[in-house]
Amino acid sequence: MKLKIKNPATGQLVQEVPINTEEEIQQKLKRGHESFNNWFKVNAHYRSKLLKKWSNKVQGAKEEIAKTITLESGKPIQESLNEVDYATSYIDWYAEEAKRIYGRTIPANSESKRVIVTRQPVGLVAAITPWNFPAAMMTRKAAPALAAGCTFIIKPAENTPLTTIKLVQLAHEAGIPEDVVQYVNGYGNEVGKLFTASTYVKKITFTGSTTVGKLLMKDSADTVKHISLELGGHAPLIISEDADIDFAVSQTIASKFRNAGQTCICVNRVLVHENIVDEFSEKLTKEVVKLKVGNGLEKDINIGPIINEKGFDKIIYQINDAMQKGAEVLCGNNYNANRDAGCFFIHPTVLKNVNENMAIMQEETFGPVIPLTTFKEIEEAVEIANSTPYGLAAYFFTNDYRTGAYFHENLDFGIVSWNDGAPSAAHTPFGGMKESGLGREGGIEGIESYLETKYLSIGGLKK
Ligand SMILES: NC(=O)c1ccc[n+]([C@@H]2O[C@H](COP(=O)([O-])OP(=O)(O)OC[C@H]3O[C@@H](n4cnc5c(N)ncnc54)[C@H](O)[C@@H]3O)[C@@H](O)[C@H]2O)c1
Ligand SMILES: O=C[C@H](O)CS(=O)(=O)O
Repeated sequence: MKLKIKNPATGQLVQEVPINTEEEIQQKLKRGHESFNNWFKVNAHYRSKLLKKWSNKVQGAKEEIAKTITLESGKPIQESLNEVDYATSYIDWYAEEAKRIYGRTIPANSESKRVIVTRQPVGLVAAITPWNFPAAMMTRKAAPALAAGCTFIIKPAENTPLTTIKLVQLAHEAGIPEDVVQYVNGYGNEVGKLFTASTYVKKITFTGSTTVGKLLMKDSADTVKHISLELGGHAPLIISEDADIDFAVSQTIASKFRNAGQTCICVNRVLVHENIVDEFSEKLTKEVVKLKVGNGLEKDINIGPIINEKGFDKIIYQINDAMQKGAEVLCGNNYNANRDAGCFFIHPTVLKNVNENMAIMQEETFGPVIPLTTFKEIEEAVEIANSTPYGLAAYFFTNDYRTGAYFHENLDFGIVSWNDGAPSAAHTPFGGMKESGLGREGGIEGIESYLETKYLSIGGLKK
């Protein structure tokens, strides 16, 4: 059996990839477990050096990797080039953090005792990643795992395995042992069961939909595995009456239309103060219609294809549902669908007069659609923003520090972005609250979940 990797912009076959058998996967899990005993004894400074070599190898293949990302995911080539840099920024960050895994001593309650706290890697980590950032979602997990001294095995998304395969190959070329970082290919529900059932696997790290995250969390309970979940989002963006409207327009577009709106932290709901909604929607629409839709391999394309038919149908449903319930289309709502070839393009769409009864305000869109709704008081805006099960990213635009402080303290989201449409970076603790996930990736927090804490109590010392 093989996976057929197709270009979502053209439907053309890019490459076929063998699906691993259960026996092959079990063998890899065993090897990943057994190699842990040697890898975690490698000193942190040497692990750091190997990670830096890996980063340099990836940067050396930047153009090739970026083209692979675009061919299998559809995202515009410039975004793919940016993703390679984003991916290596995690390797670079954790190459340094490898050398800063500190323990501590604790004053004992007796002269004859000493207490020492140490940290050690959890063991073999199994990762499952999504299609939309095939490079960065892999390194955001592999880099801290390897830096901590864990061994690592990953199953990439069925439609975008090629980038991960290349990154693992480059890790081996950099000198990271083959059994220390491995990949398998297959269908999520099948491989996921093998990962969660295996006693070799000490931690599951998953990035993807909330639905799948809940399944993995349940199945990991049987062997009490460590688990990190980076799940779905439904980001609100609040524009206060005092906001710089032109700046807010530019930042809304920067967040919303990245990867054709197919990122977990894309703005999904825009809440505009009622006194400025007409000016904001007019200026926003004027800029949105300038965005070019097409094959991401072509230069100057801003919006690539929707990844698959399921994603396309969900977006179109949300637009139609909103229109039937009274939304006004300011631009877009036209699309090209070739169901036989599996190619789907949606032109960037702006909807006005949106209300809470519409599906687009309740469910993650994962597409190039901006629904505009209004508010009068900031308390009302926060109530709307917090009203879904998601808590990943929230954005707000204001130049009033009291309003900003209120939003920061009252928005229930792991990432709260003030006058900034692009908050993601390797040095930040990325992650969600509520049903958007567990744990953080990036920053000093991102390596914690790959470490156990142990303390040594020494007694019987001479007084
Ligand atoms: N929070 C984040 O950092 C983040 C980042 C990217 C994407 N996402 C979320 O991911 C979703 C889109 O990505 P997607 O379509 O690839 O998500 P998905 O959950 O459908 O698939 C993600 C991965 O899970 C695997 N999978 C599918 N069913 C599985 C199962 N039953 N058991 C185990 N694994 C299974 C898939 O093969 C794939 O590798 C969106 O909801 C988006 O918000 C979140
Ligand atoms: O889609 C989810 C990614 O985590 C978004 S980002 O690249 O980290 O901003």
